[in-house]
Amino acid sequence: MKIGVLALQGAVAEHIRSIEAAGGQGVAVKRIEELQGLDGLIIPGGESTTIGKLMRKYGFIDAIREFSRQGKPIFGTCAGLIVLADRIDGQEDAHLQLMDMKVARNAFGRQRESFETDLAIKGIEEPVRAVFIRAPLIMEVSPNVDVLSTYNGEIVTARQGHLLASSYHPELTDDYRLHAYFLDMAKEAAAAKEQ
Ligand SMILES: NC(=O)CC[C@H](N)C(=O)O
Repeated sequence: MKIGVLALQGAVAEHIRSIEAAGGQGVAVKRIEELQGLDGLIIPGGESTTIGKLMRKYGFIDAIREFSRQGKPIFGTCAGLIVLADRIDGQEDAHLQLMDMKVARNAFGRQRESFETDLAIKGIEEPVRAVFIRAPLIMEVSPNVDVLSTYNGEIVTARQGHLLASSYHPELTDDYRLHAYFLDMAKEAAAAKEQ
């Protein structure tokens, strides 16, 4: 499976490393033409306002919406989760608006700006190591969104069909199982296309 990592800003190399460790091929995506031939796309963490601006500037909003319409999996981590959301708390404009959920930015408070924890995730056997950095959380989801994990009662991992989102950075640890989970989503989507 060939997985692109949107390389406008943020943690790109780490995602490529994790995808390769999980048995896929990872490539950096800087131009919309590079979405061609991908089996899935990761939108990394960073700063969502900056990523959103650059996406608009380089035509990625329409291009990624089209990618999603084709049923190709997309995984947003941290700022990438914010970029996928339909609504952002306290902000007029959201970005891709692909996932039916409302998110809050920088939701874990100043004193807990960053922390690590082991998270139980639906569909993955043992808890997964997760790094939270000025992380967002998911405040509300529509019934078509599946909650895969919570932290202190707050939703931090969610899936809506071919779309996956995490509040935290799975790429900053040596635990590749969430990337392996995403690769499985890409394999399923590719197999469904062939039928
Ligand atoms: N680590 C991250 O991706 C932080 C996200 C950032 N706080 C934002 O709102 O965009």
